[in-house]
Amino acid sequence: MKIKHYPGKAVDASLSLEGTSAMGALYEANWLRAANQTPPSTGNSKLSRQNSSAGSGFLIEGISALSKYQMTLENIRQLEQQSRDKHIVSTIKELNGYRPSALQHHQQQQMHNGWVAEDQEQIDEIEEEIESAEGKEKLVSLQESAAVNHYVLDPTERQRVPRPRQQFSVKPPSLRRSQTMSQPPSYATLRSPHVTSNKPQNLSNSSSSAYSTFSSAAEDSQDQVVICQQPQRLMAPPPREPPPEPPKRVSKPLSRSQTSVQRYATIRMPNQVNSRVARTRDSTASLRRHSLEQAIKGLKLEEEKDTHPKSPVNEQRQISPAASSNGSSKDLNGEGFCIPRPRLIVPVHTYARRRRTGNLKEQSSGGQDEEAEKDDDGRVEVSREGKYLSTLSGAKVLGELAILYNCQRTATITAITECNLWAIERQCFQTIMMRTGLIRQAEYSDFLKSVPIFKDLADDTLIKISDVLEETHYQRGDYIVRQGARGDTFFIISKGKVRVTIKQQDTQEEKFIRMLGKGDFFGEKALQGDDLRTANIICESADGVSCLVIDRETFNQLISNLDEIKHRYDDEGAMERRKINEEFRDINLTDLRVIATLGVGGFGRVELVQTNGDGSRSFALKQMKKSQIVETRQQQHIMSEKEIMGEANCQFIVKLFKTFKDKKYLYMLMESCLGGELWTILRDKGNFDDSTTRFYTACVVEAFDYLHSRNIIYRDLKPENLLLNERGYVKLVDFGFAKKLQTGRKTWTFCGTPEYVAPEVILNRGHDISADYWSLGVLMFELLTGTPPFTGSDPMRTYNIILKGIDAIEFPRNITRNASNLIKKLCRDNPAERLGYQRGGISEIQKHKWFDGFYWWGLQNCTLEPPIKPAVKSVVDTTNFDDYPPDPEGPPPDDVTGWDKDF
Ligand SMILES: Nc1ncnc2c1ncn2[C@@H]1O[C@H](COP(=O)(O)OP(=O)(O)OP(=O)(O)O)[C@@H](O)[C@H]1O
Ligand SMILES: Nc1nc2c(ncn2[C@@H]2O[C@@H]3COP(=O)(O)O[C@H]3[C@H]2O)c(=O)[nH]1
Ligand SMILES: Nc1nc2c(ncn2[C@@H]2O[C@@H]3COP(=O)(O)O[C@H]3[C@H]2O)c(=O)[nH]1
Repeated sequence: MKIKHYPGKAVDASLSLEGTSAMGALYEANWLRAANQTPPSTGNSKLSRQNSSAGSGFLIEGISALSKYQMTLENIRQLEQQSRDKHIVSTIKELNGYRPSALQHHQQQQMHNGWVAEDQEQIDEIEEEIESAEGKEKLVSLQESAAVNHYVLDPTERQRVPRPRQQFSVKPPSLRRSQTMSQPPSYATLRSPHVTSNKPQNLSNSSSSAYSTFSSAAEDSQDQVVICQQPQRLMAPPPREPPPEPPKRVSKPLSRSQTSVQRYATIRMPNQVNSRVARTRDSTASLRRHSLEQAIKGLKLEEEKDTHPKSPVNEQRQISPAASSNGSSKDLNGEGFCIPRPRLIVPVHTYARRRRTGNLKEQSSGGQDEEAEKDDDGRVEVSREGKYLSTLSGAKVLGELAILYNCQRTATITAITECNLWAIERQCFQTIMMRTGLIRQAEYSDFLKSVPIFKDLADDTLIKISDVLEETHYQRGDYIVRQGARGDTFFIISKGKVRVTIKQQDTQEEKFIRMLGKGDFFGEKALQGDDLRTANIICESADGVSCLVIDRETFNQLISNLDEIKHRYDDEGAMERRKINEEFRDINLTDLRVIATLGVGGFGRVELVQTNGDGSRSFALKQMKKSQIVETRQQQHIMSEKEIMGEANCQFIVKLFKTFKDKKYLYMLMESCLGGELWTILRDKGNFDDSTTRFYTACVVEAFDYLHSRNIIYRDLKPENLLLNERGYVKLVDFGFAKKLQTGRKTWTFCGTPEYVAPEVILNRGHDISADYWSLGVLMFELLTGTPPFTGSDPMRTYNIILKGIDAIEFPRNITRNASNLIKKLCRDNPAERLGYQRGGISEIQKHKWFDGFYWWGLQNCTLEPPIKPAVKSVVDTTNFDDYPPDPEGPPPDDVTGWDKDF
């Protein structure tokens, strides 16, 4: 531990290379050794070759190799946030040897507001764009530029950019007017990032531009001679290779005050105007770079060197008397030398100010001591690239970032008054961090093992969790979590009690839900859903509450799949749903008997089945060919369909009870709706009257209300996907394109049925739940007239008609004024103007004049009499369905690749 005295001059927050201190002497020795070392003949072959043929070439490569160790904290954070791929994040973290938790970021953000704010804005911007056209390209180019920068990148990254899927036919074309498709129109294709990313030439273009952008950045970093900011690197063994420059040129390193290798040498005198000194390189720079390169190569942790026996020669080489006298110095053997391990470990932020001043007196010159004492409040200014960030005074810690994250200094610190700083050397700091970290880890792991939800987790998982835990404390009455706020963290209570309350709709009152205590958790819902907290968590204990906090990334990787986490605080609906699914736990595929075919979907048939031994019920079994799902790249959609249908508990949505799989197929066991498709009835009747249409539209409004309140977009509304149950109530089926969105986010996948897609989908502008309101208007029109408003002879013509807008459509006379008014309000070109998407939400649709007098309550309770009662004689009556010939293609090939393991 050293105390340094900065009488109003620039303070580089790193250790200095002053020749006077023990450490400085060691660094000097290192330089000297680096300069005078004769290369062993069996050095690193690659480097020595480059070295001998072109010294500067070696240096450039050396520095560029260095750059991977010298990512700035901002780089790490940006990549972390921009990338939704955990693999990249963890690789970057591993690369830097440190795993900052999200919470730490939050805390740092709060600490260094000004500093992070700019980055955060940029990150937010990029995040928003990430799914957009440019966003995707930006992501790719970022990642590609990162690849040039020696970051380890996920090789699958490029594939993650969505590509257009194959069109798949649904039913015999003669029967269908509209088919579900997921292929963009060809002119939309030209504008679509999906397609761009699919084209090899475009990809290579973008990568080449990314490369050139990066190349210049890489050159920049070579210009930045950063060596003197990371002197700790010099603690490693000296180079085995010859230095690129003749040794005589650097017989002695310049002291810090002499050297011209200063990156941000802002010179400040107390109460004087700054004068900035230009960055220059001196002749020692290249040597230092070389030495640093060697040092990094040789960074075999000092433990290794500890085992080397002391030799008298080594003893002689030790330059610093101070270092040798403290008895903790390392040996300097032929392999290199090490810094002394500090014996005194004092956390930098816990000193008493008086004592510090006292210590300083012993070391600094007498004249300045008095001044130092006078100016009790030493102050430093933090700046970045010449921009003022903040002023620090009092017992503040600075310079920890570069040490923690193994990166370049992230800011320049300038003393603006006379300052006394206590410096702690990297290795010492890291030792402290490591020791406290290990103790902490053991404590946390023990605690986690005692928590019931974690009891079955493997030890290494518990250790991983312990590594990233942060402990936080709250006082009585504190809102630890506030309902409606954005949330990014998961909590486990380690001490005390909290109260859970939920604010009731339309009142300010908070309803008490439950108390949670030690070992309980909370905060999982925002992480599983759309970021928003669903309840308040208030500190209840008089002596406060302590929580262990886990960031989103760790939660997703290690915890989110625990059943207990998923369902501990289920709302009533979800609990009911789970109970229903529970009934089917013991049913196997072999227990099912096929009665008849109900329909044919894109991936196979839907069969009416019964379980052996129970003739009182029937089910619909959707059977999907795995090979075809893979061919059309619908894996993700199928998983999403399973998840959404399996959890939905709404009487206007077909229930999925259980899923099965074998080598060839995936299966979904659903409730059967024997009233047939609404499309079949419409085909037979031609069109519906106003009130019939109102009833079916209202059923869809209810289904959308359920889905949209959970931020789920449906995206495939059409009469074919509306099934009638035996009573005549309509249910939504086929959730192949349904998707859970994050609040305020859009999605860009081109999918739907041509006649029903909204303009923003065609134009690839990004869409959200408002696209469902567009399709609701189309459905109303089709039910009232028998034909959708936007109908062309082929999808391309249909899209053209859609883009001309609803006002270009002639409404037949049988559409009432109110109905046409509602259709027009739903089919607005601008998604934000659509009814249902505005402030009042979907209730605006329910309140529209066309629904005047409609008995919504009766619909919700299923007491309202449906307009058409289908004839269903028994649970196996399939007369309301068309006949389907056997599948001419025969069974598909096996697929045992395992992509469907979670199905
Ligand atoms: N639960 C059910 N009860 C009765 N019939 C059903 C049920 N589920 C599906 N069907 C019938 O099977 C047809 C195809 O089902 P579904 O639409 O789910 O398959 P898909 O492969 O997703 O079809 P698409 O290619 O149209 O998206 C439906 O249109 C309907 O006629
Ligand atoms: N980057 C940055 N660093 C700051 C800020 N305020 C204080 N610092 C400190 O400045 C130090 C400069 O060196 P480090 O990057 O090691 O660690 C940095 C922080 O400890 C700020 O707003 N931004
Ligand atoms: N919504 C809800 N949350 C609860 C309940 N009981 C405890 N909680 C917790 O309260 C937390 C509030 O924040 P989250 O929504 O992230 O996660 C929530 C749950 O972990 C409950 O009955 N309902």
